[in-house]
Amino acid sequence: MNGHAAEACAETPAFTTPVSITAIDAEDYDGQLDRKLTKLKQLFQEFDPPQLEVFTSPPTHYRMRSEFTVEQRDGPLHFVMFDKSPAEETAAEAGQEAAAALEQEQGEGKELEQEEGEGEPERAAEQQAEAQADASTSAAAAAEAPAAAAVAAADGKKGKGKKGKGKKGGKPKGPRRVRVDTFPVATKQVNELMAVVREEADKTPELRQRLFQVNFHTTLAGDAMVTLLYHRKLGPEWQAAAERLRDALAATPTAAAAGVRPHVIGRSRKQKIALDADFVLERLTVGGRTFVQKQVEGSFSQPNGHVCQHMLTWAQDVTKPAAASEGSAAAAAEGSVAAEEGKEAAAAAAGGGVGPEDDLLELYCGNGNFTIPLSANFRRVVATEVAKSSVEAARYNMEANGVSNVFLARMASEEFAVTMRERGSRRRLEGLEGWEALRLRTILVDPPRAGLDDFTVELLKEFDRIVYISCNPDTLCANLKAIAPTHRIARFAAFDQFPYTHHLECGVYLVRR
Ligand SMILES: C[S@@+](CC[C@H](N)C(=O)[O-])C[C@H]1O[C@@H](n2cnc3c(N)ncnc32)[C@H](O)[C@@H]1O
Repeated sequence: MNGHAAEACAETPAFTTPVSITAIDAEDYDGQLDRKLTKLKQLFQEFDPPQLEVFTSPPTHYRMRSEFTVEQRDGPLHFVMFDKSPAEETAAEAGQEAAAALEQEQGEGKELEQEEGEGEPERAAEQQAEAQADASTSAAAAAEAPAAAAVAAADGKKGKGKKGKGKKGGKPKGPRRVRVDTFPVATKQVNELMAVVREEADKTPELRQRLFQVNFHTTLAGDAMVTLLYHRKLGPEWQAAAERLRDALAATPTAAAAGVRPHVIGRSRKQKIALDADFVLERLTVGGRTFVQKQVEGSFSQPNGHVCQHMLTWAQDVTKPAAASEGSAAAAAEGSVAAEEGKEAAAAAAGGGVGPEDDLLELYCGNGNFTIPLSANFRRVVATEVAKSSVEAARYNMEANGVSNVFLARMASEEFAVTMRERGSRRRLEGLEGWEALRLRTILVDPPRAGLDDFTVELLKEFDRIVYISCNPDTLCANLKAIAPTHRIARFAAFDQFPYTHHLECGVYLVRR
Protein backbone atom coordinates (compact mmCIF):
# COMPACT_ATOMS: atom_id res chain seq x y z
CA MET A 1 0.00 0.00 0.00
CA ASN A 2 1.24 3.45 -0.76
CA GLY A 3 2.24 5.68 2.10
CA HIS A 4 1.59 9.27 3.04
CA ALA A 5 4.27 11.86 3.50
CA ALA A 6 4.74 11.16 7.16
CA GLU A 7 8.51 11.65 7.03
CA ALA A 8 9.66 15.13 7.83
CA CYS A 9 12.53 16.70 5.93
CA ALA A 10 15.77 15.71 7.56
CA GLU A 11 17.49 17.65 10.33
CA THR A 12 14.80 20.22 10.75
CA PRO A 13 12.77 20.69 13.89
CA ALA A 14 9.33 19.21 13.36
CA PHE A 15 6.37 21.51 13.07
CA THR A 16 4.21 19.06 14.91
CA THR A 17 5.66 19.53 18.40
CA PRO A 18 2.76 20.17 20.74
CA VAL A 19 2.76 23.51 22.48
CA SER A 20 0.84 25.20 25.19
CA ILE A 21 -2.01 27.46 24.17
CA THR A 22 -3.73 28.28 27.41
CA ALA A 23 -1.04 30.83 28.24
CA ILE A 24 -0.62 33.14 25.27
CA ASP A 25 1.34 36.35 25.21
CA ALA A 26 -0.41 38.54 22.65
CA GLU A 27 2.45 41.05 22.93
CA ASP A 28 4.67 38.37 21.42
CA TYR A 29 2.47 37.79 18.38
CA ASP A 30 5.12 39.07 15.95
CA GLY A 31 7.86 37.22 17.80
CA GLN A 32 6.13 33.86 17.70
CA LEU A 33 5.41 34.28 14.00
CA ASP A 34 8.99 35.30 13.23
CA ARG A 35 10.26 32.19 14.94
CA LYS A 36 7.97 29.97 12.87
CA LEU A 37 8.89 31.76 9.65
CA THR A 38 12.60 31.32 10.34
CA LYS A 39 12.03 27.62 10.78
CA LEU A 40 9.90 27.44 7.64
CA LYS A 41 12.50 29.21 5.51
CA GLN A 42 15.15 26.85 6.84
CA LEU A 43 12.98 23.84 6.02
CA PHE A 44 12.29 24.96 2.45
CA GLN A 45 15.66 26.45 1.47
CA GLU A 46 16.57 23.33 -0.49
CA PHE A 47 13.75 24.18 -2.96
CA ASP A 48 15.09 27.69 -3.58
CA PRO A 49 11.66 29.32 -3.20
CA PRO A 50 10.94 32.97 -4.00
CA GLN A 51 10.37 35.52 -1.22
CA LEU A 52 7.84 34.34 1.29
CA GLU A 53 4.46 36.14 1.30
CA VAL A 54 3.24 36.35 4.88
CA PHE A 55 -0.35 36.70 6.04
CA THR A 56 -0.93 37.44 9.69
CA SER A 57 -3.80 36.65 12.04
CA PRO A 58 -5.45 38.93 14.56
CA PRO A 59 -3.36 38.37 17.72
CA THR A 60 -6.40 37.39 19.80
CA HIS A 61 -9.96 36.14 19.20
CA TYR A 62 -9.14 34.51 15.88
CA ARG A 63 -10.31 30.95 16.37
CA MET A 64 -13.87 30.31 15.16
CA ARG A 65 -14.22 26.90 16.83
CA SER A 66 -13.27 25.63 20.28
CA GLU A 67 -13.88 22.45 22.23
CA PHE A 68 -13.80 22.15 26.00
CA THR A 69 -14.00 19.30 28.43
CA VAL A 70 -16.59 19.80 31.16
CA GLU A 71 -15.37 19.41 34.72
CA GLN A 72 -18.08 19.06 37.32
CA ARG A 73 -16.82 16.56 39.86
CA ASP A 74 -16.03 19.12 42.55
CA GLY A 75 -19.19 21.20 42.55
CA PRO A 76 -19.69 24.02 40.09
CA LEU A 77 -19.44 23.21 36.42
CA HIS A 78 -16.55 24.69 34.50
CA PHE A 79 -14.59 24.19 31.32
CA VAL A 80 -11.10 22.76 31.27
CA MET A 81 -8.38 22.28 28.74
CA PHE A 82 -5.17 20.35 28.88
CA ASP A 83 -2.10 22.50 28.77
CA LYS A 84 0.73 20.86 26.88
CA SER A 85 4.16 22.43 27.04
CA PRO A 86 7.03 21.15 24.87
CA ALA A 87 8.54 19.66 27.99
CA GLU A 88 5.49 17.51 28.50
CA GLU A 89 5.88 15.32 25.47
CA THR A 90 4.83 12.15 27.22
CA ALA A 91 1.76 13.89 28.43
CA ALA A 92 1.03 15.18 24.97
CA GLU A 93 1.21 11.72 23.51
CA ALA A 94 -1.23 10.49 26.13
CA GLY A 95 -3.56 13.32 25.18
CA GLN A 96 -3.36 12.41 21.52
CA GLU A 97 -4.23 8.84 22.29
CA ALA A 98 -7.21 9.97 24.28
CA ALA A 99 -8.28 12.37 21.54
CA ALA A 100 -8.03 9.52 19.06
CA ALA A 101 -10.25 7.46 21.32
CA LEU A 102 -12.82 10.22 21.28
CA GLU A 103 -12.66 10.41 17.49
CA GLN A 104 -13.40 6.73 17.48
CA GLU A 105 -16.31 7.16 19.85
CA GLN A 106 -17.75 10.00 17.81
CA GLY A 107 -17.19 7.94 14.71
CA GLU A 108 -19.44 5.30 16.19
CA GLY A 109 -22.13 7.92 16.48
CA LYS A 110 -21.63 8.84 12.86
CA GLU A 111 -22.31 5.29 11.73
CA LEU A 112 -25.99 6.04 11.90
CA GLU A 113 -25.65 8.84 9.42
CA GLN A 114 -23.82 6.84 6.81
CA GLU A 115 -25.56 5.50 3.78
CA GLU A 116 -26.84 2.00 4.14
CA GLY A 117 -25.71 -0.63 1.68
CA GLU A 118 -22.58 1.09 0.47
CA GLY A 119 -20.91 -2.17 -0.24
CA GLU A 120 -18.67 -1.22 -3.13
CA PRO A 121 -14.93 -1.76 -2.74
CA GLU A 122 -14.21 1.96 -2.70
CA ARG A 123 -16.06 2.31 0.58
CA ALA A 124 -13.25 0.76 2.64
CA ALA A 125 -10.75 3.27 1.28
CA GLU A 126 -13.20 6.08 1.86
CA GLN A 127 -13.83 5.08 5.44
CA GLN A 128 -10.10 5.10 6.02
CA ALA A 129 -9.82 8.50 4.37
CA GLU A 130 -12.77 9.84 6.33
CA ALA A 131 -11.19 8.73 9.57
CA GLN A 132 -8.04 10.51 8.50
CA ALA A 133 -10.07 13.55 7.54
CA ASP A 134 -11.65 13.62 10.96
CA ALA A 135 -8.24 13.41 12.51
CA SER A 136 -7.08 16.31 10.37
CA THR A 137 -10.03 18.38 11.46
CA SER A 138 -9.08 17.93 15.04
CA ALA A 139 -5.31 17.74 14.78
CA ALA A 140 -4.61 21.44 14.94
CA ALA A 141 -7.45 21.82 17.39
CA ALA A 142 -5.95 19.05 19.46
CA ALA A 143 -2.74 21.00 19.63
CA GLU A 144 -4.60 24.13 20.61
CA ALA A 145 -7.46 22.76 22.64
CA PRO A 146 -6.88 19.13 23.46
CA ALA A 147 -9.92 19.11 25.66
CA ALA A 148 -11.02 15.96 23.95
CA ALA A 149 -8.27 14.18 25.80
CA ALA A 150 -10.20 14.47 29.00
CA VAL A 151 -13.22 12.83 27.53
CA ALA A 152 -11.71 9.47 26.97
CA ALA A 153 -9.58 9.78 30.07
CA ALA A 154 -12.51 10.68 32.30
CA ASP A 155 -14.81 8.24 30.58
CA GLY A 156 -12.35 5.41 30.86
CA LYS A 157 -14.23 3.40 28.25
CA LYS A 158 -11.62 3.57 25.50
CA GLY A 159 -7.91 2.90 25.55
CA LYS A 160 -8.03 1.51 29.05
CA GLY A 161 -4.92 -0.51 28.51
CA LYS A 162 -2.89 2.61 27.91
CA LYS A 163 -3.99 4.56 30.91
CA GLY A 164 -1.12 3.50 33.11
CA LYS A 165 1.45 4.55 30.53
CA GLY A 166 1.79 8.09 31.70
CA LYS A 167 2.86 7.16 35.24
CA LYS A 168 6.45 6.92 36.28
CA GLY A 169 7.80 6.50 39.79
CA GLY A 170 4.32 7.08 41.23
CA LYS A 171 4.17 10.63 39.91
CA PRO A 172 1.30 11.04 37.44
CA LYS A 173 2.32 12.51 34.12
CA GLY A 174 -0.08 14.02 31.70
CA PRO A 175 -1.30 17.31 30.32
CA ARG A 176 -2.02 19.84 33.02
CA ARG A 177 -5.73 20.39 33.54
CA VAL A 178 -6.38 24.10 33.21
CA ARG A 179 -9.65 25.75 34.06
CA VAL A 180 -10.76 28.03 31.24
CA ASP A 181 -13.31 30.71 32.09
CA THR A 182 -12.36 32.89 29.15
CA PHE A 183 -10.36 31.84 26.12
CA PRO A 184 -8.52 34.65 24.34
CA VAL A 185 -7.72 32.69 21.18
CA ALA A 186 -11.40 31.98 20.53
CA THR A 187 -13.73 34.58 19.06
CA LYS A 188 -15.45 37.03 21.36
CA GLN A 189 -18.65 35.25 20.48
CA VAL A 190 -17.30 31.89 21.69
CA ASN A 191 -16.46 33.61 24.98
CA GLU A 192 -19.96 35.05 25.24
CA LEU A 193 -21.53 31.63 24.55
CA MET A 194 -19.18 29.88 26.98
CA ALA A 195 -20.37 32.04 29.87
CA VAL A 196 -24.03 31.36 29.15
CA VAL A 197 -23.63 27.62 28.62
CA ARG A 198 -21.68 27.34 31.86
CA GLU A 199 -24.25 29.30 33.83
CA GLU A 200 -27.31 27.59 32.36
CA ALA A 201 -25.89 24.07 32.53
CA ASP A 202 -24.70 24.65 36.09
CA LYS A 203 -28.20 25.34 37.32
CA THR A 204 -30.18 23.01 35.02
CA PRO A 205 -29.91 19.29 35.86
CA GLU A 206 -31.35 18.27 32.45
CA LEU A 207 -28.47 20.04 30.73
CA ARG A 208 -25.81 19.19 33.24
CA GLN A 209 -26.24 15.50 33.96
CA ARG A 210 -23.33 13.54 32.41
CA LEU A 211 -22.36 16.43 30.17
CA PHE A 212 -18.69 15.85 29.33
CA GLN A 213 -17.80 18.17 26.46
CA VAL A 214 -19.04 21.34 24.80
CA ASN A 215 -18.03 22.43 21.29
CA PHE A 216 -18.51 25.99 20.08
CA HIS A 217 -18.58 26.96 16.41
CA THR A 218 -18.92 30.62 15.46
CA THR A 219 -18.54 32.62 12.25
CA LEU A 220 -17.42 36.05 11.11
CA ALA A 221 -21.06 36.53 10.17
CA GLY A 222 -22.39 36.08 13.72
CA ASP A 223 -24.07 32.71 13.12
CA ALA A 224 -23.19 30.17 15.82
CA MET A 225 -23.71 26.59 16.96
CA VAL A 226 -23.13 24.87 20.31
CA THR A 227 -22.82 21.09 20.65
CA LEU A 228 -23.28 19.43 24.04
CA LEU A 229 -21.87 15.91 24.35
CA TYR A 230 -23.23 13.46 26.93
CA HIS A 231 -22.70 10.05 28.39
CA ARG A 232 -26.44 9.48 28.66
CA LYS A 233 -29.40 9.10 26.36
CA LEU A 234 -31.17 12.38 25.65
CA GLY A 235 -34.93 12.68 25.89
CA PRO A 236 -37.70 15.29 25.72
CA GLU A 237 -36.67 16.84 29.04
CA TRP A 238 -33.24 17.56 27.58
CA GLN A 239 -34.80 19.07 24.48
CA ALA A 240 -37.00 21.42 26.52
CA ALA A 241 -34.00 22.57 28.55
CA ALA A 242 -31.92 22.98 25.38
CA GLU A 243 -34.60 25.22 23.89
CA ARG A 244 -34.35 27.48 26.94
CA LEU A 245 -30.59 27.48 26.60
CA ARG A 246 -30.96 28.48 22.96
CA ASP A 247 -33.05 31.50 23.96
CA ALA A 248 -30.40 32.56 26.45
CA LEU A 249 -27.70 32.16 23.81
CA ALA A 250 -29.70 34.32 21.39
CA ALA A 251 -29.54 37.16 23.92
CA THR A 252 -25.70 37.25 23.94
CA PRO A 253 -24.31 40.46 22.40
CA THR A 254 -22.91 39.15 19.09
CA ALA A 255 -25.86 36.89 18.32
CA ALA A 256 -28.34 39.63 19.23
CA ALA A 257 -26.51 42.17 17.06
CA ALA A 258 -26.49 39.73 14.12
CA GLY A 259 -30.12 38.79 14.74
CA VAL A 260 -29.33 35.07 14.94
CA ARG A 261 -30.41 32.34 17.31
CA PRO A 262 -27.46 29.99 17.85
CA HIS A 263 -28.20 26.35 17.07
CA VAL A 264 -28.00 23.86 19.92
CA ILE A 265 -27.10 20.24 19.25
CA GLY A 266 -27.11 17.37 21.72
CA ARG A 267 -24.99 14.32 21.07
CA SER A 268 -24.59 11.04 22.86
CA ARG A 269 -23.62 7.61 21.66
CA LYS A 270 -25.47 6.96 18.39
CA GLN A 271 -27.78 9.89 19.08
CA LYS A 272 -27.91 13.41 17.71
CA ILE A 273 -30.60 16.01 18.33
CA ALA A 274 -30.25 19.29 16.46
CA LEU A 275 -32.44 22.23 17.41
CA ASP A 276 -33.08 24.12 14.15
CA ALA A 277 -29.98 23.07 12.25
CA ASP A 278 -26.62 21.33 12.48
CA PHE A 279 -24.71 23.91 10.48
CA VAL A 280 -23.78 27.57 10.45
CA LEU A 281 -23.67 29.98 7.54
CA GLU A 282 -20.37 31.84 7.23
CA ARG A 283 -19.70 34.83 4.98
CA LEU A 284 -16.22 35.15 3.52
CA THR A 285 -14.97 38.05 1.45
CA VAL A 286 -12.54 37.11 -1.29
CA GLY A 287 -11.27 39.46 -3.99
CA GLY A 288 -13.95 42.01 -3.15
CA ARG A 289 -16.83 39.53 -3.35
CA THR A 290 -18.65 37.96 -0.41
CA PHE A 291 -19.44 34.26 -0.53
CA VAL A 292 -21.80 32.38 1.73
CA GLN A 293 -20.45 29.12 3.15
CA LYS A 294 -22.34 26.36 4.91
CA GLN A 295 -20.17 24.76 7.62
CA VAL A 296 -21.56 21.53 9.02
CA GLU A 297 -21.20 20.40 12.62
CA GLY A 298 -18.40 17.84 12.96
CA SER A 299 -17.11 18.43 9.41
CA PHE A 300 -13.96 20.22 8.41
CA SER A 301 -13.91 24.00 8.12
CA GLN A 302 -10.91 26.30 8.30
CA PRO A 303 -10.53 27.35 11.96
CA ASN A 304 -9.35 30.94 11.47
CA GLY A 305 -11.87 32.86 9.35
CA HIS A 306 -9.69 35.96 8.99
CA VAL A 307 -6.70 34.01 7.72
CA CYS A 308 -8.94 31.82 5.58
CA GLN A 309 -9.95 34.91 3.62
CA HIS A 310 -6.26 35.61 2.94
CA MET A 311 -5.71 32.02 1.83
CA LEU A 312 -8.60 32.18 -0.60
CA THR A 313 -7.56 35.57 -1.97
CA TRP A 314 -4.00 34.31 -2.47
CA ALA A 315 -5.15 31.13 -4.25
CA GLN A 316 -7.52 33.14 -6.42
CA ASP A 317 -4.66 35.47 -7.27
CA VAL A 318 -2.11 32.81 -8.22
CA THR A 319 -4.64 31.17 -10.55
CA LYS A 320 -5.87 34.41 -12.10
CA PRO A 321 -5.81 33.98 -15.89
CA ALA A 322 -2.64 35.46 -17.39
CA ALA A 323 -2.43 38.23 -14.82
CA ALA A 324 -0.65 36.55 -11.96
CA SER A 325 2.11 39.12 -11.91
CA GLU A 326 -0.21 42.09 -11.39
CA GLY A 327 -2.50 40.48 -8.87
CA SER A 328 0.07 39.16 -6.47
CA ALA A 329 1.10 42.61 -5.28
CA ALA A 330 -2.50 43.24 -4.29
CA ALA A 331 -2.63 39.94 -2.47
CA ALA A 332 0.54 40.76 -0.56
CA ALA A 333 -0.73 44.22 0.30
CA GLU A 334 -3.92 42.74 1.69
CA GLY A 335 -1.90 40.60 4.09
CA SER A 336 -0.28 42.84 6.60
CA VAL A 337 3.35 41.98 5.97
CA ALA A 338 5.24 41.55 2.76
CA ALA A 339 4.07 43.87 -0.03
CA GLU A 340 7.60 44.25 -1.36
CA GLU A 341 8.24 40.57 -1.02
CA GLY A 342 4.99 39.93 -2.90
CA LYS A 343 6.17 41.94 -5.87
CA GLU A 344 9.28 39.83 -6.11
CA ALA A 345 7.20 36.72 -5.83
CA ALA A 346 5.01 38.01 -8.65
CA ALA A 347 8.01 38.45 -10.88
CA ALA A 348 9.06 34.90 -10.12
CA ALA A 349 5.62 33.64 -11.04
CA ALA A 350 5.54 35.31 -14.45
CA GLY A 351 5.11 32.78 -17.22
CA GLY A 352 3.12 30.36 -15.08
CA GLY A 353 -0.29 31.92 -15.67
CA VAL A 354 -3.57 30.11 -16.26
CA GLY A 355 -5.13 30.38 -19.73
CA PRO A 356 -8.76 31.45 -20.30
CA GLU A 357 -9.73 28.00 -21.59
CA ASP A 358 -8.11 26.11 -18.75
CA ASP A 359 -9.95 23.79 -16.37
CA LEU A 360 -9.07 23.09 -12.74
CA LEU A 361 -8.82 19.81 -10.90
CA GLU A 362 -9.22 20.16 -7.14
CA LEU A 363 -8.69 17.34 -4.65
CA TYR A 364 -9.73 17.50 -0.98
CA CYS A 365 -12.25 20.24 -1.70
CA GLY A 366 -14.15 19.97 1.61
CA ASN A 367 -17.20 22.21 1.62
CA GLY A 368 -16.00 24.02 -1.52
CA ASN A 369 -14.00 26.61 0.39
CA PHE A 370 -11.48 27.09 -2.46
CA THR A 371 -13.67 25.67 -5.22
CA ILE A 372 -16.22 28.44 -5.19
CA PRO A 373 -14.01 31.56 -5.22
CA LEU A 374 -11.61 29.94 -7.70
CA SER A 375 -14.30 28.73 -10.09
CA ALA A 376 -14.42 32.16 -11.76
CA ASN A 377 -10.79 31.72 -12.90
CA PHE A 378 -11.51 28.57 -14.86
CA ARG A 379 -13.76 27.30 -17.64
CA ARG A 380 -14.70 24.20 -15.65
CA VAL A 381 -13.69 22.75 -12.29
CA VAL A 382 -13.60 19.07 -11.33
CA ALA A 383 -13.54 18.78 -7.55
CA THR A 384 -13.40 15.72 -5.33
CA GLU A 385 -13.84 15.12 -1.63
CA VAL A 386 -14.35 11.97 0.40
CA ALA A 387 -16.50 13.06 3.36
CA LYS A 388 -20.19 12.81 2.60
CA SER A 389 -21.27 15.74 4.78
CA SER A 390 -18.66 17.99 3.16
CA VAL A 391 -19.74 16.99 -0.35
CA GLU A 392 -23.32 17.87 0.55
CA ALA A 393 -22.21 21.20 1.98
CA ALA A 394 -20.17 21.90 -1.17
CA ARG A 395 -23.24 21.28 -3.35
CA TYR A 396 -25.28 23.63 -1.16
CA ASN A 397 -22.53 26.26 -1.34
CA MET A 398 -22.24 26.03 -5.11
CA GLU A 399 -25.94 26.66 -5.49
CA ALA A 400 -26.04 29.40 -2.85
CA ASN A 401 -23.28 31.28 -4.66
CA GLY A 402 -24.59 30.74 -8.19
CA VAL A 403 -21.64 28.58 -9.25
CA SER A 404 -22.52 26.21 -12.09
CA ASN A 405 -19.21 25.22 -13.72
CA VAL A 406 -18.12 22.70 -11.07
CA PHE A 407 -18.40 18.92 -11.35
CA LEU A 408 -18.20 17.47 -7.86
CA ALA A 409 -17.47 13.81 -7.13
CA ARG A 410 -17.36 12.05 -3.81
CA MET A 411 -14.11 10.14 -4.15
CA ALA A 412 -10.89 9.53 -2.28
CA SER A 413 -8.02 11.35 -3.94
CA GLU A 414 -6.05 8.15 -4.42
CA GLU A 415 -9.01 6.55 -6.18
CA PHE A 416 -9.35 9.58 -8.42
CA ALA A 417 -5.62 9.52 -9.18
CA VAL A 418 -5.84 5.92 -10.36
CA THR A 419 -8.98 6.65 -12.40
CA MET A 420 -7.28 9.58 -14.11
CA ARG A 421 -4.22 7.59 -15.01
CA GLU A 422 -6.21 4.72 -16.46
CA ARG A 423 -8.70 7.10 -18.08
CA GLY A 424 -11.22 4.65 -16.69
CA SER A 425 -14.87 5.44 -16.30
CA ARG A 426 -16.12 4.92 -12.78
CA ARG A 427 -19.60 5.21 -11.41
CA ARG A 428 -18.76 8.24 -9.31
CA LEU A 429 -17.61 10.16 -12.38
CA GLU A 430 -20.87 9.57 -14.22
CA GLY A 431 -22.25 12.89 -15.33
CA LEU A 432 -18.84 14.32 -16.05
CA GLU A 433 -19.43 14.96 -19.71
CA GLY A 434 -16.63 15.78 -22.09
CA TRP A 435 -14.10 14.17 -19.79
CA GLU A 436 -11.62 13.70 -22.64
CA ALA A 437 -11.93 17.32 -23.73
CA LEU A 438 -11.06 18.80 -20.35
CA ARG A 439 -7.96 20.97 -20.32
CA LEU A 440 -6.76 19.97 -16.88
CA ARG A 441 -3.36 21.62 -16.57
CA THR A 442 -3.86 23.16 -13.13
CA ILE A 443 -4.42 21.19 -9.92
CA LEU A 444 -5.16 22.40 -6.40
CA VAL A 445 -4.69 20.12 -3.40
CA ASP A 446 -5.40 20.82 0.27
CA PRO A 447 -4.79 17.49 2.01
CA PRO A 448 -5.02 16.63 5.72
CA ARG A 449 -1.91 16.83 7.89
CA ALA A 450 -0.64 13.48 6.62
CA GLY A 451 0.01 15.04 3.22
CA LEU A 452 -0.38 13.33 -0.14
CA ASP A 453 -0.22 9.63 -0.86
CA ASP A 454 2.18 8.38 -3.52
CA PHE A 455 -0.53 7.98 -6.22
CA THR A 456 -1.61 11.58 -5.78
CA VAL A 457 1.98 12.86 -5.85
CA GLU A 458 2.45 11.07 -9.18
CA LEU A 459 -0.77 12.64 -10.47
CA LEU A 460 0.44 16.11 -9.49
CA LYS A 461 3.54 15.74 -11.63
CA GLU A 462 1.36 15.48 -14.74
CA PHE A 463 0.11 19.06 -14.26
CA ASP A 464 1.79 22.26 -15.48
CA ARG A 465 0.63 24.25 -12.48
CA ILE A 466 0.15 23.03 -8.93
CA VAL A 467 -1.41 24.91 -6.02
CA TYR A 468 -0.59 23.02 -2.83
CA ILE A 469 -2.24 24.29 0.38
CA SER A 470 -0.89 22.56 3.47
CA CYS A 471 -1.42 22.74 7.21
CA ASN A 472 1.74 20.74 7.84
CA PRO A 473 5.06 22.07 6.50
CA ASP A 474 6.77 18.77 7.32
CA THR A 475 4.60 16.64 5.03
CA LEU A 476 4.49 19.43 2.43
CA CYS A 477 8.28 19.38 2.42
CA ALA A 478 8.37 15.61 2.06
CA ASN A 479 5.94 15.74 -0.90
CA LEU A 480 7.87 18.57 -2.55
CA LYS A 481 11.01 16.46 -2.61
CA ALA A 482 9.23 14.23 -5.12
CA ILE A 483 7.81 17.12 -7.15
CA ALA A 484 10.84 19.46 -7.21
CA PRO A 485 12.71 17.68 -10.01
CA THR A 486 9.93 18.56 -12.48
CA HIS A 487 8.44 21.74 -10.94
CA ARG A 488 9.81 24.91 -9.34
CA ILE A 489 8.15 27.01 -6.64
CA ALA A 490 6.86 30.23 -8.22
CA ARG A 491 4.93 31.58 -5.22
CA PHE A 492 5.34 30.72 -1.57
CA ALA A 493 3.04 31.90 1.24
CA ALA A 494 2.68 31.43 4.98
CA PHE A 495 -0.71 31.93 6.60
CA ASP A 496 -0.68 32.17 10.39
CA GLN A 497 -3.85 30.19 11.00
CA PHE A 498 -2.71 28.81 14.34
CA PRO A 499 -0.90 31.54 16.29
CA TYR A 500 1.10 30.54 19.39
CA THR A 501 1.29 26.93 18.22
CA HIS A 502 4.00 25.38 16.07
CA HIS A 503 1.45 24.83 13.33
CA LEU A 504 1.66 26.90 10.19
CA GLU A 505 -0.49 26.89 7.04
CA CYS A 506 1.43 27.21 3.77
CA GLY A 507 0.58 27.85 0.16
CA VAL A 508 2.93 26.80 -2.62
CA TYR A 509 2.38 27.53 -6.31
CA LEU A 510 4.53 25.37 -8.55
CA VAL A 511 5.04 25.57 -12.30
CA ARG A 512 6.67 23.07 -14.59
CA ARG A 513 10.39 23.68 -15.08
C1 LIG B 1 -7.46 20.25 5.15
S1 LIG B 1 -9.10 19.80 4.72
C2 LIG B 1 -9.39 20.94 3.40
C3 LIG B 1 -10.80 21.10 2.97
C4 LIG B 1 -11.08 22.33 2.07
N1 LIG B 1 -10.14 22.45 1.00
C5 LIG B 1 -11.13 23.61 2.87
O1 LIG B 1 -10.36 24.51 2.59
O2 LIG B 1 -11.96 23.70 3.78
C6 LIG B 1 -8.85 18.26 3.97
C7 LIG B 1 -10.06 17.64 3.34
O3 LIG B 1 -9.66 16.43 2.71
C8 LIG B 1 -10.66 15.45 2.89
N2 LIG B 1 -9.96 14.17 2.74
C9 LIG B 1 -9.21 13.54 3.65
N3 LIG B 1 -8.67 12.44 3.11
C10 LIG B 1 -9.08 12.38 1.82
C11 LIG B 1 -8.85 11.49 0.74
N4 LIG B 1 -8.06 10.44 0.87
N5 LIG B 1 -9.43 11.78 -0.44
C12 LIG B 1 -10.20 12.86 -0.60
N6 LIG B 1 -10.47 13.73 0.39
C13 LIG B 1 -9.92 13.49 1.59
C14 LIG B 1 -11.23 15.76 4.25
O4 LIG B 1 -12.54 15.27 4.36
C15 LIG B 1 -11.18 17.28 4.29
O5 LIG B 1 -12.37 17.84 3.81
